[in-house]
Amino acid sequence: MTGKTKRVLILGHGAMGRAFEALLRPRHDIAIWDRDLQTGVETEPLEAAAAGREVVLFALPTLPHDELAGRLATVLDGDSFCLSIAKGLDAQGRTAAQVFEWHFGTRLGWALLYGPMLARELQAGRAGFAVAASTRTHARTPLAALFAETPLHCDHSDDVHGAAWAAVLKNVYVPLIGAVDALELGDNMRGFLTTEAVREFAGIIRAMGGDAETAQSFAGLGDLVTSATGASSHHRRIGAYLASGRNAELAASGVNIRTEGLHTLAMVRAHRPFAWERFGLFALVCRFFDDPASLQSQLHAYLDRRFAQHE
Ligand SMILES: NC(=O)c1ccc[n+]([C@@H]2O[C@H](COP(=O)([O-])OP(=O)(O)OC[C@H]3O[C@@H](n4cnc5c(N)ncnc54)[C@H](O)[C@@H]3O)[C@@H](O)[C@H]2O)c1
Repeated sequence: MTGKTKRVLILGHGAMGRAFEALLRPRHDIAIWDRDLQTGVETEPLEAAAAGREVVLFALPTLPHDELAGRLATVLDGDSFCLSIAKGLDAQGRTAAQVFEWHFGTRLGWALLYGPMLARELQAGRAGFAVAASTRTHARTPLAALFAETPLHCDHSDDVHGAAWAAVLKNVYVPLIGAVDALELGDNMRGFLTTEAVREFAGIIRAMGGDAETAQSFAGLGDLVTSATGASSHHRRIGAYLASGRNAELAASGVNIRTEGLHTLAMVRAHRPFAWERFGLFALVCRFFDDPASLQSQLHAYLDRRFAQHE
C-alpha cells in the first residue's frame, strides 16, 4: 500500500460507515459495500467489491466479522490492509482482533481503531482520537497516510488485544455509570466507579494477553469517559432507564436493549474468555442487568468489600 491516495472499501453504511466516508472521501477513492439485513442481498458480491482495494474498513458490528474476514482472506493480496472499528464480541466470544488474527494472521495487514470518535462528530468534521493498534510496525505508515489531513488523530500501538478488549469492556461499564447518575448517587460516585472500571480494564486486558497500560489509552479511559459522560450515549441511557425502573420509556425510546455491552456480558458468561467473577465491578454489572432493582444494595456490598481490605 503506497502513495497518498488509497483505494478504500468501507463495509457497512450505517453511522460509522457514513462518518468514515465523509472523513476519507476528500483524499481517497472510496467504495461502499453493505448488505440488506432483511433479505441478505449484498450491494455487490463482497469478493468483487474488494478486488483492487488497498484498505478494507469494517464499519459494522463484530458479529459478521468472521464470515466477512473469511471471504476476504481468499481474495485480498498481501499488500491489502483490513481495519476494524467494531467494539463487541462475535458469537464465539471473540474480539475483532481475535477474528482478524485467525483469518489473516501475518499474511495480511490488519489493525483496530478505537477511541473517542463518535460518528456524528466525525460526520460534522469535529476532532476524533483513536489508538491505531497493529502488530506490524510498518503498518503505521499506511495508517498515518490514510488519516493524514483529517481531524482523526491517532496514537499507534502494537497491543491489538489490549486495545480490542478495552473497547469491548467500555460498553459493559458505561451502563453502570448511566445508572448511578440516574439514581443521583453523586459526582464522587461517578469518579470512583470510572477509576475502578479502568483498574478492571487493566486486569482483564492482562488476563487476555494484552498490555495493562492500554487501559489508560484512548481505547480505554478515553472512550469510557466519552461515553460515560456524553448525553447521547446509547449505553448510558440503557443503564439510566433500567436503574430508575423506566421500562416503558426504555421500550418507547427506540434504544436497542440488545446492545453490544449486553451481548458482551452474555458472551463472556457463555465462553469464559477470562474468569469474570474475579472482577467485582464486572460481576456487579452482570447482576445489575439480571436484577436492576438490586443496584443500590450491590453497590453497598461492593464498597464494603472494596474498603474492608484497607481497614
Ligand atoms: N456510532 C458510533 O459513534 C461508533 C463509534 C465508534 C465505534 N463504533 C462501532 O462501530 C460499529 C458499527 O456501529 P454503527 O454505529 O455504524 O452501527 P449502525 O447500526 O449504524 O450500522 C451498522 C452497519 O453494519 C451493517 N451490518 C450489520 N450487520 C451486518 C451483517 N450481518 N452483515 C453485513 N452488514 C451488517 C448494517 O447494514 C449497517 O450498515 C459498532 O461495533 C460500534 O460499536 C460506533
